[in-house]
Amino acid sequence: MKPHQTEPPITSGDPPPSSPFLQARFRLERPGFLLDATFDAPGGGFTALFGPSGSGKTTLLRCLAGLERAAGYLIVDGEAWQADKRFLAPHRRAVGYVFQEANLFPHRTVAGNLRYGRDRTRRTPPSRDEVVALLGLEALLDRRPHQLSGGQRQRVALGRALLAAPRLLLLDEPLSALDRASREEILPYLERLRDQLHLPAIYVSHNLEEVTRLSDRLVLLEEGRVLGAGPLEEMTTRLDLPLAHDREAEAVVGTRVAGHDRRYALTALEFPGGVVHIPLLDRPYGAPVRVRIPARDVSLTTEEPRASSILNVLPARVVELQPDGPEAMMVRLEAGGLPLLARVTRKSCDTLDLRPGLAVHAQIKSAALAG
Ligand SMILES: Nc1ncnc2c1ncn2[C@@H]1O[C@H](COP(=O)(O)OP(=O)(O)OP(=O)(O)O)[C@@H](O)[C@H]1O
Repeated sequence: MKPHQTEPPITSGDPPPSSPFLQARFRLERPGFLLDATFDAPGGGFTALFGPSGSGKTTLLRCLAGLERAAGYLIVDGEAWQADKRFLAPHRRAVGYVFQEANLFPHRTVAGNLRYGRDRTRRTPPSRDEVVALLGLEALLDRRPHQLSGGQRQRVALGRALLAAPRLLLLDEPLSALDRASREEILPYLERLRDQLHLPAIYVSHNLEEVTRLSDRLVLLEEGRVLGAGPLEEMTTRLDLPLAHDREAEAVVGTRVAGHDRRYALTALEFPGGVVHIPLLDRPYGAPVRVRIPARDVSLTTEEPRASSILNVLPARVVELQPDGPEAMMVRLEAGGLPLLARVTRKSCDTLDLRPGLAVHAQIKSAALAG
């Protein structure tokens, strides 16, 4: 079952009465493709537009930037960028747009490219030194784009976008043109940007690993429509959405470092559902850490296991079950208010008489750092 969000017909440009930071509704017809999407986003953190190729992610981002003229509305921080007959031209929208390719001015140095961002804005830009430090650009300022790696060019493009003082950052697969090593190099900068700048970003990607590492919220797109939108933890585990039925289905859980056990090279991470252990992690006590818990690595027992080689055992409750292939069931669990997934055989399901509301113990074979 893949329910589409039911939406009222577009009759006017009026936004709904509630007021999240960003509210968008777009309808755009192309031969063989219809974008009909409604979503909102909060005033901080990364919201990922996620979906298969051709689902309309880039088109939606272009609508936000005013590069496509769709029917509908767009309200950002209480200001109508698009509503009824009003349509703010792209250059009047306070967005920083970063594309797959960095598009830097080839004849300008890094410093010159950054200056372009600042010169273009009438709003108060952040301090250049701060942005340079945040993105680690100090040693690159005198270089020209051809003297930079792909990852470095993207960092400069991000810096240039930030220095234009945007109220909204639009990132269109900024890592997709990079090799794995360059992607790994730039991801920590994006995490710092997310955690330190409190600037809302809409991030297009079809790489789930990247999305689970960077995003706080997910808008799932399919054939131009929104299948679902909400916090990452919920979207990856909702059984009515495709992610929970992927071969790599997993829950993403936000935890904090609760301690290190150097003798056994383990780090304990706590979240409201309990404590999980992962291989020793060089992060201080209390540091936030996202972990991925693959559904196939979670097994269930109805009695507390007394002797087991599995370190991570969490008390949980069955919320919902759905068939997942001919031999298995996907079970959505709740542990301390947070969702987990377990993929178990239908036979085990019957043997344990798994049903909604049942108290179980989730044995987690592996939990991995998200990134
Ligand atoms: N300029 C255009 N003119 C006509 N059709 C277009 C144009 N750009 C995109 N499309 C079509 O619109 C649909 C959505 O494309 P879009 O690029 O938004 O998808 P996407 O989810 O970003 O895909 P990808 O992950 O491959 O980049 C596709 O069917 C595409 O072929």
